[in-house]
Amino acid sequence: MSATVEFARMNGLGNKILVVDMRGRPDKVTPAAAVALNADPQTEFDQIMAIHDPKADGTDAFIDILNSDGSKAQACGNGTRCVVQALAAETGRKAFTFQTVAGILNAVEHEDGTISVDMGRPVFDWNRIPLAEEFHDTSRIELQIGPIDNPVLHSPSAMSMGNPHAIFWVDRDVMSYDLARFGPLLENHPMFPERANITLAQVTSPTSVTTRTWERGAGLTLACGSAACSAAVSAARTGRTGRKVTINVASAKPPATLSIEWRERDDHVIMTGPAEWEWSGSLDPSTGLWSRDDTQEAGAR
Ligand SMILES: N[C@H](CCC[C@H](N)C(=O)O)C(=O)O
Repeated sequence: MSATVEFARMNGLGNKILVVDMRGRPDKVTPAAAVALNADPQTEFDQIMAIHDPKADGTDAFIDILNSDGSKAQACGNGTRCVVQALAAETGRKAFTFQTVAGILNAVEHEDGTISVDMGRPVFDWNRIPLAEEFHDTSRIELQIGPIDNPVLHSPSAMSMGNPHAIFWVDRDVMSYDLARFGPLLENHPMFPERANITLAQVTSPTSVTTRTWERGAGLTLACGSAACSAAVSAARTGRTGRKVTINVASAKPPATLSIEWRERDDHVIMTGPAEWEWSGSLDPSTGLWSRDDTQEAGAR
């Protein structure tokens, strides 16, 4: 077995993704390789999407998702669009079915190059998000940060989109909050036994919402697809918008949007947006040593 595999550096609205081709091999991208790749400015990433051979009938691939701290994620919306674009370019096919630890995902590339991913049904049960305390209504849980009588952030919606999310609704610009300071405290709050992705969301029109996310295991990112899905669901669930919204991902440069529909007929959340290839190379999935295809320059180590 060769020591190296092909990978592509891609992004989904600025969310930094490495798509790694692990097909035909029994091994996995190791947490040590993830940490080493993230430590290099040229390969630093938010998620690795490792494409493995399918494990279940009717699926095209099993996708293993790693955060930049080496931890596993169950879902990654922006990364899934990147995988679709990579496999569509390779095979000419337009529709794919993937398996992740969180279940089955269907995705399709449209004529205009945008990609829709069926992210499945949101989960609201407190013990399946999971939360540490029982809440009958997770659309607004008791949790706050800042002074007790004047909290900076409070009463988030909690849910799982395959991975755990907390959505804090705010009424001023999401960029005006010190998310780099509050993010880690909330990600690791005892309320979230498996930690959580933390999103600030502001309704900007009856059909649009702006979000900014601190990701579990990755920190401040330019965009987070599953958080955008969670914000859309939370907005509809709390009567702030209808079930179809545009999410402006505040940190994306240039500013960018995702279309999210929480479908009435089956409760599934459909996310539509772009993916972008940047460059390709090969890497050693056990150490993270890499080289770039076009120049064959060795990585920093
Ligand atoms: N960037 C991803 C989400 C990563 C989630 C991950 N940080 C976790 O759940 O641990 C997205 O586009 O959906």
